[in-house]
Amino acid sequence: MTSATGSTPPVRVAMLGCGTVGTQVERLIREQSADLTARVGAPVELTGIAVRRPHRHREVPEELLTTDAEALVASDVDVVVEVIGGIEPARSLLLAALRAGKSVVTANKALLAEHGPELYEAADESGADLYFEASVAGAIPLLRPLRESLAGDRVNRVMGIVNGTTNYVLSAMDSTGAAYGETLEEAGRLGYAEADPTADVDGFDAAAKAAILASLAFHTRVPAEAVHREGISRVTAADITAARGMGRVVKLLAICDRVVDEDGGESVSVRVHPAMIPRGHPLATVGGAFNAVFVEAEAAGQLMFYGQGAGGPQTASAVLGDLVAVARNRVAGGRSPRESAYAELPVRPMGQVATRYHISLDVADRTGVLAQVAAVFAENDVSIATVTQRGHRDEASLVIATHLASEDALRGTVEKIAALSAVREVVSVMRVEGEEP
Ligand SMILES: NC(=O)C1=CN([C@@H]2O[C@H](COP(=O)(O)OP(=O)(O)OC[C@H]3O[C@@H](n4cnc5c(N)ncnc54)[C@H](O)[C@@H]3O)[C@@H](O)[C@H]2O)C=CC1
Ligand SMILES: N[C@@H](CC=O)C(=O)O
Ligand code: NA
Repeated sequence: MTSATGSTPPVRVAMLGCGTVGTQVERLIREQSADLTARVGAPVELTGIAVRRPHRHREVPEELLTTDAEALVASDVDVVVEVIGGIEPARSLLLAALRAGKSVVTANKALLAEHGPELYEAADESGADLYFEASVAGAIPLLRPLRESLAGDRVNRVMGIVNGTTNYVLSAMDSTGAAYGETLEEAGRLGYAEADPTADVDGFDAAAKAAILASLAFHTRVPAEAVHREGISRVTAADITAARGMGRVVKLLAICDRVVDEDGGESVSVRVHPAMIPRGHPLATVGGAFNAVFVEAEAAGQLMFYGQGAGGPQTASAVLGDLVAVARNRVAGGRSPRESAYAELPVRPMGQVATRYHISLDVADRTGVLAQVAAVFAENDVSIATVTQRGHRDEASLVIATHLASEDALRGTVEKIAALSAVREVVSVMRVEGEEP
C-alpha cells in the first residue's frame, strides 16, 4: 500500500483501561495500522495503556503497559481513549487531558450523562475534541447522526432498545423460558454486562444512554437523574407469559419525546422502563445483545438504527471511528461539534407523562367484581380500552388494557385495585408501547 503520509508526524494515542473493549481497541489499532495511516494521513501510534494489574494483560505488548494513568495522560500524546468506565478516576483523567488540549474518545455513558457539560467546557476552552460514539448503542452509528447528520432537522422522538445485557436476558426468558440469573451471568461472560451488572438490570446504563440521546436530539441538557428509570429486575415470568398470551413481548425501552402542550409550550420526557410491544413490531424481533433505535425527525421522517449494542469488537469499532475522526482533525484541521444545549427545554415529570397499561388480575369469580374494578378506573379518570375475563371455579382472571392516561392516574388506580377484597393478586402491570391508541 502506498503511504499518503509523507513525513507527517504520528498521532500519538494513550489508552486508559484494557478490559473487554480496550483489548479490542489495541488489537484493531495494531492490525489495521496501514489502513489507519492511509485514512488519517499520518500513522496512529498507541504509546501506552494504563491498567491496574499488568500481569493480567498478556494479550497486549508488555512495553505499552503502565499503572500510572496520570503520567500517561500527561505524557506527549495527542489523544486519550478512555475505556475504564465509571466516574472516578475517569472524570479527573479526562478533564486533565482536555485541559491540556488533548482530544478525548470515550465509551463511558455514565460519565457523559453525569458530567457531560463539564467535559464539553474543558474541550471548548482548549480547542480539543470530545467524541463518544461507543457510549450509546455500541457499534451502531447513532450519536454522529444525531449530532451532525440531523443537526439541521427537528427531532421529535428517539425510542428503542439501548441495553444489550437486558435485551439478552429478556430475549432468552421469552424464547426458551431461561432463568433470569443464569442468562445474566452468561451476558457477563460474553462481555456485554457492565462491571457491576446492576447498572444494566436496574436501568442505570439505559438511563445514562437516554440522557445522552435526549440531550443531543433536543439540544437541551438532560442529566441522568432527570430520566425516569425502571429496570428489569421486577419483570417476572408471569409478565412474560401474560405478554405472550396477548401476542406481545417484553422489552426494556428508552423513550425520549418532545412534548408540545396545547398552548404550544415545549418540554421533553425521557424514560426507561420495561414495556410490552406487539410481536409484529420491528423492535420485537431485536434479540440477544442487539440494539435498535428509531428516530423521528420532522423533515427526515422515521429512521431506524440497528446493530450490536454491546461486545468488545463491536464497541471497539465505534471507538476506532472516533479515533480516526480525531486523528483526521489533528492532521487536516477541524473540530468535533461543541455542546448544543441552547433550547433549554424543561424535563416533564413522569407523573404527567401519558402511557397505556396492561394489567392482569386474579380475582374472586363472583358477580360484581368487574363492576367494582371498572368503578376504580372511572374514579381515577383512566379509560379502559378492553377487558378480557376468564373464569375457573371460584377463581377468575381479568386482563385490562387502558387508553392513554397520565402515569399518576394509572399508579393511583393500580394501588386502589390491589386493595379491593375481591382482588386476590395483581399478577402483572406493565406499560404497552407500539400499538395504535
Ligand atoms: N462491554 C461493552 O459491550 C461496552 C462497554 N462500554 C463502555 O466501555 C467502558 C469499558 O467497558 P468494558 O471494557 O466492558 O469494561 P471492563 O470492566 O471489561 O474493562 C475496564 C478495565 O479498566 C480497568 N481499570 C479500572 N480502573 C482503572 C484505573 N484506575 N486505571 C487503569 N485501568 C483501570 C479494569 O481493570 C478493566 O480491565 C465502560 O465505560 C463501558 O460502559 C460501552 C459500550 C459497550
Ligand atoms: N452493558 C452495556 C454495554 C454497552 O453499552 C449493555 O449491555 O448494553
Ligand atoms: Na454507538
